[in-house]
Formats: sequence, C-alpha cells, structure tokens
Amino acid sequence: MHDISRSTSIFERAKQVIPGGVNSPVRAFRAVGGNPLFMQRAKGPFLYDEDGHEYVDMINSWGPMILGHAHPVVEEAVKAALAFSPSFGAPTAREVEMAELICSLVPSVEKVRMVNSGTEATMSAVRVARGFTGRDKIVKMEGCYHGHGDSFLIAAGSGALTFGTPDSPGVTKGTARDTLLAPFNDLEAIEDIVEENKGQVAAIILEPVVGNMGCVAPQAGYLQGLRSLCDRHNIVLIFDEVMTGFRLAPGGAQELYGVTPDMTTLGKIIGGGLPVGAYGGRKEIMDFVSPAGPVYQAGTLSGNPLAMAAGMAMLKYLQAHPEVYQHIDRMTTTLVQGLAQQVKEAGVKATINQVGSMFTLFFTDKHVIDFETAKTVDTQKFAAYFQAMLQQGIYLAPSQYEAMFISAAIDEKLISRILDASRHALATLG
Ligand SMILES: Cc1ncc(COP(=O)(O)O)c(C=O)c1O
Ligand SMILES: N[C@H](C=O)CCC(=O)O
Repeated sequence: MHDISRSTSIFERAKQVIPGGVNSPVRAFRAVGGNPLFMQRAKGPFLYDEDGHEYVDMINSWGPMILGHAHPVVEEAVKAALAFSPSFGAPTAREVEMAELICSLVPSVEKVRMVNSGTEATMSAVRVARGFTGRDKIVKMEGCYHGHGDSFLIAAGSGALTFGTPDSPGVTKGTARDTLLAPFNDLEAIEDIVEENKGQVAAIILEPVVGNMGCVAPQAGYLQGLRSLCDRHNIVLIFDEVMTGFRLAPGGAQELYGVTPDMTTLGKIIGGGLPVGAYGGRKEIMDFVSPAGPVYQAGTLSGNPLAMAAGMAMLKYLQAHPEVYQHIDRMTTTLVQGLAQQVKEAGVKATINQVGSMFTLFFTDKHVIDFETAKTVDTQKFAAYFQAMLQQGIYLAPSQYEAMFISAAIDEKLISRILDASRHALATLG
C-alpha cells in the first residue's frame, strides 16, 4: 500500500473546515473507499500527490486538460495576462476575441455570453429559453448532469447519482414540477411527454454524448429526432457541451453528429483549466439577454482576463494542431480495445463505451444506453478495480458514473503501462 500519510492528515484538517473535506463531492472517494488523495502538482500526463507519488491522470480535471497539465502555451499566456492585472470588471478585447473564435467554430453559436462555470452556463441558458418562449417547463434526460442549478438536480448524474441523491433536498416542489424527465435515447418517450405538455415546454436540454452516467453515445437518429421534435413544437433545443465542446471535435458533438441545436452550453476546455463557462446560440435567442434584451444574467468576474487568456491559448493551439484530435482518439481506441480484450480473457462482466477521447468501463454485461442500464453496474467491483489501479499509479475517475478523458500527453508507452496495470487489477476481482 502507498504511504499517503500527508494526504490523510490534510484530509483530517479539511473535514474540520470544509463539508466532507472537499470542495466538490465526487473528489471525496466515497464511492471507491479510502481517503481522497490531495494533489500538489501535475505536469503533462502525470499527477503528483502530497506524499510524492506519481499517477497517470485519466480524468484531466474532468476534461479541460486536453493538452496535458501545465502546458507551456497555456502557462505563458496566463503569466502574460497576469502582468496586466487579473481582473478589471470592465470589457476587454480578449473577451471579444474569445467570442469570435467560439462563434466561428461551434455551428449553433452566433452570439455567446461568458460566465464562470458550467453550472452558470446551463442555468442561464434555461432562463433565456424560458424568457424567449414565454413557457416554464423544461425536459431533461434521466442521468444527465448539467451542474447544480435547482432545475437540474432531478434524476441527476455525476456526483448526485454517485452519492444516491439524484433528487436533491432543497429543490422546491415548484421547481421540480417544471422539470420533466425523459429517458436518454428514447424518442418515443419524449414525444409523448411533449405531447402531454403541449405549448408548455420551453427547452429540451441534454448532453449530446453523456459523460455523467458514464460515457453513453446517442443512438443513430436520436439527436436528429430531437431536432425535428423541437422544430415541430417551437421548443429550444439545448446541447450541454460542457464536456464534449472542443473535445470530440472543434465544434463539439454537434459537429461530430451534424445536428445543430438552438443553444449550446460550454465550459472546461474554453477556460484552459481556469474557472469558466459560456452559453450561446441563435442571434434572435441570445438577443433576449440583458442588456440587449430583458432576461437578466450578470457576473463580476465573467470574461476574466486570466481565464480568457488560458482558454484562448488552448483553443488556438487546438486550432493550429488538429492532429491532437486524431492522437487522443487513436490513443483512446487502442486503450479501449486492449481493455475489451482483457475483460474477455478475465471473464469479467463488463462493457465499454467510447466516443472519441471519452470512455467508461462499466462493470455490467448490459449494453449501457441510458440511466436504467447504467444503474445495472456493480459499483463494488468498480471500487476494487479503482483501488487496484490507484496502487499501480493510475488515477481513474473515482466513480462508475463518470467518463474518463484522455489527454494529448498520453502516448503508446503510457497506454501499455495503463493496460499492464489493468490486467493485474482485473485479475484481483475474482
Ligand atoms: C455536461 C456538464 N454540464 C455542466 C457541468 C457543470 O459544470 P461546472 O462543474 O463547471 O459547474 C458539468 C460538470 O460538472 C458537466 O459535465
Ligand atoms: N462529472 C463532473 C464534471 O464533469 C465531475 C466534476 C465535479 O462535479 O466535481
């Protein structure tokens, strides 16, 4: 066993002053047992904990570190921006440059507003959709996670699902009533819901490729079907691309699947590792946002110069190096094929979903296509696998209901290292 005494003692202190000792629940390792590791630094594909251990990072800050940690291009951009002051509370040219780049790359986005997190982006997008349509209800998919806004903490994925609180206390009955639930990948079900609530649904929001009940791909025709349903009923279709934006393709999942929503929410990569979010869409909808229109949304630190500098550096690097996408997709495919072979040889009940550089190894023999099938996983097996991988220096997402994200810093040698570790981990499962 690793000596993690420094992490453990920091965790003890943390629990005295931070709820559960962490600033975001999934970090607490409760779903996998043991104490969370406290990280000190990271470089390229590696994380280093407070006790000095090195780990191959398979989460990459839940997506944004697509180039690996502390990439020099991002580091330099942040240093340069810092010298000009970390915040003005006034508009800057950088924000305009960022908006222009997003509008040029993301098919659905004609105008965009920067915010500080994915949660803010989704909350704001839904408010705008309600203001635009004059309707109250939204439809969300079971198991999708859109941050911790009240309207979304109903059948929510990610940490909410991991900790058994997909319907969070504190959300009023009124708010919950305005969120209708549909199973992911089921067009018939959502058509019925929209029909039963005719003229009342402002927006349908979903992760076009789900990452927050583990990685789940949309089935053929599903996204197209939602597009045409929204067109028929004048409903605003919102793709939450906080995870998939600039990861699955420069234009996100909407580019990959060729389906253009009315609005898109973004985060993660567009901040290059700094706190950021954005929501955008068709001009006529976005012009409802204050001060152009009546729907209020604001932010003291929105468009923060450091976040803009880091995000722009990352987006421009990706634009100049499209081979990054080929590399991360190829590395992920090699890894997933290796894992699939190992699972078969070990006789372990498991199935793997992959879209581009996102994937999840689910400990179930069911094909995972929605919330119901995702919930068939053996979470104890996953926990044992997680711990066995951790002991061998591989840092996985600490929950079965999450996706893993591969960075450009991962190469063939590291894939072999991960696969060697996995072979041993699977052998311990029995
Ligand atoms: C798809 C999706 N939407 C929204 C969010 C919320 O983003 P944040 O954690 O930055 O508030 C997340 C991640 O947490 C996410 O994965
Ligand atoms: N699934 C979440 C984001 O992608 C996990 C991150 C968090 O909630 O801390």
